[in-house]
Amino acid sequence: MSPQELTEQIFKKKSFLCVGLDVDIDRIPTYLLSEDDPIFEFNKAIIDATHKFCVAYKPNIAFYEANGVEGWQALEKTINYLHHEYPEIYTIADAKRGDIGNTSRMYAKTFLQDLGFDSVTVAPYMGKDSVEPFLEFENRQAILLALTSNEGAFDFQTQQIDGEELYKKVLKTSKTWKNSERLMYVVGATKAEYLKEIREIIPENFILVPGVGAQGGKLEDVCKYGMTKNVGLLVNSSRKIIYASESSNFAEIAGAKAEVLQQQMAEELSKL
Ligand SMILES: O=C(O)c1cc(=O)[nH]c(=O)n1[C@@H]1O[C@H](COP(=O)(O)O)[C@@H](O)[C@H]1O
Repeated sequence: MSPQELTEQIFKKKSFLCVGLDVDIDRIPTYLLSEDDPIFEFNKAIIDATHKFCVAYKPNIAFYEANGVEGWQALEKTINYLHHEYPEIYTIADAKRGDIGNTSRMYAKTFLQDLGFDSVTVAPYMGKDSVEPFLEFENRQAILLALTSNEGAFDFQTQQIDGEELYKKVLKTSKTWKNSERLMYVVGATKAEYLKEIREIIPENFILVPGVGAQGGKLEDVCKYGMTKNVGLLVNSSRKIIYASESSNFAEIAGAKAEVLQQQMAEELSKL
């Protein structure tokens, strides 16, 4: 999907919500464990209940890999389900990959070609040749970690090098890479106030903002500092939506939680 098509979906659904599918087998309702594929059944129910209120889903690959072959199969079934039932939905493989070019090419093939995700999260640490293989696919994007939501972001990302913070160098340098128009960026909601300066460097690109909800980030602050006239934001929430209830009505409650966020987003969009 192109960023333009994603923007159209955002205005149509009055939502820039991304629901994170961080499915921990120990946290899903126990009655699902008797199903052949509990993780997929959980995802299917969550997707059916929340798709009206969001424009994107982000399975975090760690939660699938942790279940071996069965986890990987659940991931494949989930992305296929989204492609067939809700083709208008934007999909993000949250894999945080990046390696020497020859290896990155394999990661890019897996997520963007074989599984057919619209995008994949990528770490910038190994530089240009580790990221460019993810930018070779038309209508696919790489989402580069810029300033992450966790405490450890202050270890390196905000440290100054030659008078400039490392995350700003990442933003500026990445703009010089081949097919850089296919880049999106991650900025944590817990660091929303940084978005003001970040927008001066990347005025147009989409920014994926995780950390609203369980990590304490505020939607209003994210919009205040990060929203552009074309919105340019995807705000992710995972645990606060998918684990809002542990009983048999989990999907219904997840839908209600997603709707609350969607309503807040509709209000922010009405200010544009
Ligand atoms: O790339 C990410 O999505 C990501 C970057 C970041 O800086 N912080 C962050 O929390 N994430 C991911 O976003 C999701 C946040 O989940 P919740 O805190 O449950 O909403 C998890 O899948 C994290 O791995």
